[in-house]
Amino acid sequence: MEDTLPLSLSHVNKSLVFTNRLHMLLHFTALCFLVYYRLRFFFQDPQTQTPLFPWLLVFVSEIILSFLWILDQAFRWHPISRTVFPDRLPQDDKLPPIDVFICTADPTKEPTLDVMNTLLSAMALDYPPEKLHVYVSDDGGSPLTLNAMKEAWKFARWWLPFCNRYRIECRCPKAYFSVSENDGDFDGSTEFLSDNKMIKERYEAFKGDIKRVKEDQGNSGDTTGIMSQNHSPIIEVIHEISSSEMEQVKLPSLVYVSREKKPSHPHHFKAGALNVLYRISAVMSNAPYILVLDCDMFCNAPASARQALCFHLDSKISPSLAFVQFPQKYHNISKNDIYDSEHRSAYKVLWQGMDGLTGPVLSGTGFYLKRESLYGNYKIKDTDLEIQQYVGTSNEFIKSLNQNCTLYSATVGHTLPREEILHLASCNYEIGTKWGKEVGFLYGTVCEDVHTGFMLNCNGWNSVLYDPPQPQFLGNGTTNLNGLLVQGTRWYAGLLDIGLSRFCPLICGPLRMSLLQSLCYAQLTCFPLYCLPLWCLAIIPQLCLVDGIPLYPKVSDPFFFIFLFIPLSAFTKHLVEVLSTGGTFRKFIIEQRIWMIGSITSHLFGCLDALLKKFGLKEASFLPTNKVEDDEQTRLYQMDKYDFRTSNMFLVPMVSLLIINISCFIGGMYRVLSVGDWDQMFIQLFLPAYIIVINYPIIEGLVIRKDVGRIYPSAALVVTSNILATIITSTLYSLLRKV
Ligand SMILES: O=c1ccn([C@@H]2O[C@H](COP(=O)(O)OP(=O)(O)O[C@H]3O[C@H](CO)[C@@H](O)[C@H](O)[C@H]3O)[C@@H](O)[C@H]2O)c(=O)[nH]1
Ligand SMILES: [Mn+2]
Repeated sequence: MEDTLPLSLSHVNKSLVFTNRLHMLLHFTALCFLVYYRLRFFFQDPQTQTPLFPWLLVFVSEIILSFLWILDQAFRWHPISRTVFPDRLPQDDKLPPIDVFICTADPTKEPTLDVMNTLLSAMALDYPPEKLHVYVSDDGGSPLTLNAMKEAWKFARWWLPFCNRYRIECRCPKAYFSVSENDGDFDGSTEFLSDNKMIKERYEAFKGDIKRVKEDQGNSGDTTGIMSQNHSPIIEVIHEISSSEMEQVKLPSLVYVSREKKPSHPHHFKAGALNVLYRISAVMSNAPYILVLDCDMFCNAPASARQALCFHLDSKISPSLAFVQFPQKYHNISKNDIYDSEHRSAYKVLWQGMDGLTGPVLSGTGFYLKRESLYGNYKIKDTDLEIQQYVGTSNEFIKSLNQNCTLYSATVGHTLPREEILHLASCNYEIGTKWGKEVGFLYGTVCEDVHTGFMLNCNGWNSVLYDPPQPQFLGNGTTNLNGLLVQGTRWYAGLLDIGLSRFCPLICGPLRMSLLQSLCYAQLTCFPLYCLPLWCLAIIPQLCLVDGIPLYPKVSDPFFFIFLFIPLSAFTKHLVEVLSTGGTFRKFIIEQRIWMIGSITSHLFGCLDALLKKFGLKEASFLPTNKVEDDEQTRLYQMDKYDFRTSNMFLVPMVSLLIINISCFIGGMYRVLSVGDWDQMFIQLFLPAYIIVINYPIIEGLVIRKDVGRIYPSAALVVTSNILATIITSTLYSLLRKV
């Protein structure tokens, strides 16, 4: 029976595929006409009025936008969705072990209680506990995390049986207790009510314990910041504390790992942390599958392990399957989500599109990875020396490579020499090996996830996206402007890093994977380049409007239709996608705005960071996002009010460009009214008007709002924005007619 029934099915939405392709055809045809129109300029009578310089800038911007649009179409070529049948999985005793990796880096930005909640939710996955091994990497090297884990372990002894007995769906205690009414089959039964009360009290006590641990730490003068950059490896298996209070409960094993840190030694951020867990877990439990979680992404439902195995154990899919990715979803998203923190497009459109090709990109968290897939091609190494140069000198680790470990793997805590484990977590272990280059998570960019996923694809591995009706993982979305732009700058720097490296998807992609799949990766790594056309189109047509230089066809010109059709077609497609993925018209406007704000700020700074790094002028940095809840920030976000408390570095470009657009619009309107060439200047009038309307909240924040989140018109901001606007306008204005 099990042999005949599939564990999973994939579905193609034929009408979506058809409309997508039809849209591509129409839009592409229009783009060809646009290029023809622009090129015709060069063969025109040299006496024509329009100067070359602005024309060329606008044309180049249009070319870049068209190029990015073409890359974007690969995602829309063949989107699919999937269903799984976990009931058809083998019996529990035949299921493979799973290792869970959780990364945390900084207890001040990543509240310990939240990390423990993630940990507890992972321990409580619906999976045989003896087959689950949870490893926590603490880059903060903080005793607070270690001690909190010991408390979490004690609480888990109550929490896990409670979840199992009452078949609790949400097994993250914090999320469970934050919902006042718990809907379950047992709701109302007196037994459940008393147990629920008991577990709630225990959770409160657990919270108190963590608070106490934190205070103790504070009193003992712990200097986490300095410590975290310089310490020897700390590895501890959290042991069973024998207690007569309750019957022996089977719990997944729990291991604390804080790798060695030296200030002089590059530690490669999250990728480095994951690689240490990779090695430690290989010699301890060596499960064939690994679930990777960020510390802020808890398991919202316990079913993900079995769902993922529906792909990993499917003999048709599994030989080339590297990982099953669940979409990132967030628990703190408001109705209108004014920052597009949920990244709707990525997780509801793009990933589905890649899933229909070779598979979604690795997204950092919420994925079940096949351990073997990140070992590179160690199998073709013949001699011991070759293997040692590949994966390092640990004999135990090398043994683990060959161990055909699918069932009853070694249990944590077996008699492994401690030296060996510490060696695997030391700074020197990777020196002279292929870790980070061919083995494990790859180094060289702060977007280790995209890079690693891309190389897996290059090496012939596939991936699968599974987006179940009930979100299996929920993270902490960045719901403030500063966080969003800082995170964006990091991502775009990391993505462009990959684009500028020898792994550029456009060059090494098509040789090693399908063309469409490499276009998808190219789109991701070229995404930061949006800053170029957006900066240009926010300035040049506007200045030309004031100066009376036409850059677009007249309303009466047949080509006007092309320039009308292209934005209309792009906006309509975007709007339809927003509406069909559960969004509203308002969400569409918000996404347009965030795209503009992001492009002129974080994309730009990301590109600059990547370039500076390329020329060795700057080192990569990975500032973890702040996960501490800020009530004021949350209040503003929930009220759909932007929180503009961010650095001037981000505010100045936004404000300067708005100043340029508003003044050019007014000046241009005045000129058009007096000269009467409105049909010639129609598009150039429309553009600043659109930019102003979409970005109205910035104007509101600057001149109307009085609350804390407004743009505080400090002298520095006002002066710098005006100076920047003046420099841009005067320099470009003088160049407009010269060339
Ligand atoms: O030196 C470091 C830095 C970060 N982290 C951990 O990495 C995770 C992700 O960091 P976060 O600050 O939450 O960054 P985000 O921008 O939210 O992360 C997204 O982007 C990252 C790539 O930039 C991916 O690694 C993540 O999975 C993805 O969720 C967290 O658990 C951190 O504790 C480390 O372990 N060591
Ligand atoms: Mn995060």
